[in-house]
Amino acid sequence: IMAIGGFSLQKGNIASGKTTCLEYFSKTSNIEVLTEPVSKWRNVRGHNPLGLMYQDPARWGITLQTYVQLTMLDRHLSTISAPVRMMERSIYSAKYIFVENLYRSGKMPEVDFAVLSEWFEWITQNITIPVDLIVYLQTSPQTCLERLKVRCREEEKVIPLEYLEVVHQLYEDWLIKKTSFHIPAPVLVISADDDMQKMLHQYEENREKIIAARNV
Ligand SMILES: Nc1ncnc2c1ncn2[C@@H]1O[C@H](COP(=O)(O)OP(=O)(O)O)[C@@H](O)[C@H]1O
Ligand SMILES: Nc1ccn([C@H]2C[C@H](O)[C@@H](COP(=O)(O)O)O2)c(=O)n1
Repeated sequence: IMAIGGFSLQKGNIASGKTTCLEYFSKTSNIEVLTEPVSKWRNVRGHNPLGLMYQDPARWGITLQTYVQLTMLDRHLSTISAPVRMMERSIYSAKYIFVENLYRSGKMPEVDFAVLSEWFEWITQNITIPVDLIVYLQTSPQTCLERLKVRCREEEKVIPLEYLEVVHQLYEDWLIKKTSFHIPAPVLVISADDDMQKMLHQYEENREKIIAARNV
């Protein structure tokens, strides 16, 4: 998300409710919201790298993640149209969660991981990526699985609970235990297992903190 010249980023497991949260803020305040470019990941010049990655991660993981890195960088650098910006996920979570998971689980060859890491390090060392606050929607993997089923994206039908558990643990190690990677901004944690009505209440309670992200 960005607050009057700053940004805040929305983090959370697959189907944790990030898009729903951002839609709520975009309707209720003068905040620019950037959702993930998932439609591009599902269709680049007629190809579907997201679907290919779920079908054969060892072959297509590098393809999807290279494109994710490009599209996230494009989002980070796009011109700001409001005093506050909120953005779903980031170039950081792409690398620290999804690329890391592919590599650690033995589904990404070492050479693919090395090339992606070189790209990531070059980008983060040479380009300023503004971020003032990370909003972490903390859910149980079980909640994500239920919401994933409701959302029913064709490519994601193959995702088992175990995958969501691993992604959850990577987020927890990074943003809660703070034992894995560099954290680019302070972290605001919002428990997100609750029903919609309770979630809207929590968003309201945290609205000022998000909007004033520069002072966190
Ligand atoms: N608090 C909630 N309670 C129940 N369902 C929810 C809640 N928040 C989101 N959902 C539903 O769960 C699914 C995934 O939410 P979404 O916002 O797309 O997640 P994400 O962007 O994190 O992947 C959607 O069908 C959405 O309507
Ligand atoms: N670096 C990334 C980012 C996202 N994905 C996948 C995970 C989901 O299937 C989809 C985005 O879903 P959402 O944020 O809406 O839950 O894209 C990935 O594989 N790698």
